[in-house]
Amino acid sequence: MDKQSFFKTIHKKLIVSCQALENEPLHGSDIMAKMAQAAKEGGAVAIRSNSAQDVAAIKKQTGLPVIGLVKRDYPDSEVFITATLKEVKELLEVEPAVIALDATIRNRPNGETLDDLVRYIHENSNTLVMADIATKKDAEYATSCGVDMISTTLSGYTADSPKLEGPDFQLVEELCKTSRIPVIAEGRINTPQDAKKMLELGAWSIVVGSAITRPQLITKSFAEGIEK
Ligand SMILES: CC(=O)N[C@H](C=O)[C@@H](O)[C@H](O)[C@H](O)COP(=O)(O)O
Repeated sequence: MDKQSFFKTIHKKLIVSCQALENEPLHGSDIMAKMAQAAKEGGAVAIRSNSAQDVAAIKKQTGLPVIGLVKRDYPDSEVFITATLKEVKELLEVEPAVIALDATIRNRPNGETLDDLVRYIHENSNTLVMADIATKKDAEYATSCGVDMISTTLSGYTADSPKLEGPDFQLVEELCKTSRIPVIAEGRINTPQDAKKMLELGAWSIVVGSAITRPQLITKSFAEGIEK
């Protein structure tokens, strides 16, 4: 899918993140493919997913554009979302529409740089790059490295971003006023009202994960809600 078509497809629409890591009850590519199918039937226009295997299974099942990433921990860095060229190459094998990668100003493992990873993806594929950021400074840095879009995925998960219970509306609002590339709102969007508000603030599109695809967390919110 070319860049223009991708941005047209997702504009003001819902992207659903279908991820279950090894320690989560729904782990497995067949389960994630079914979860993605359910998201598609509910109106998702694209899927965000973890690992080359899940990306391939979800593409095959749904035919939707997939934003792929690989979460992997490295001992010498806090960066864990598509941290190095190794993860980029794994993803390119299954040709996702987009690769999402950590685009914070933090140091990557092995001394690798965002600049190099973005260039590698653009020079070797038609895959677009989604920059997962936490702050305005990250967004500026990512944009200067040539990413195609910014997502607020990491706000609340780095030392220099606020630990909010809900979504970071303020960051999205600020970025939408200044960014010259599309801003995707992501992270703790837990209700349709949150999602709508993000679009009103100027987000190009929104990504919702846990509130739709992590039943253990949805159940917890009910279980705790009735105790209050
Ligand atoms: C911080 C981090 O690792 N975020 C991950 C990024 O891919 C996913 O675990 C989230 O589910 C995704 O960003 C969607 O956010 P939420 O599940 O809050 O709607």
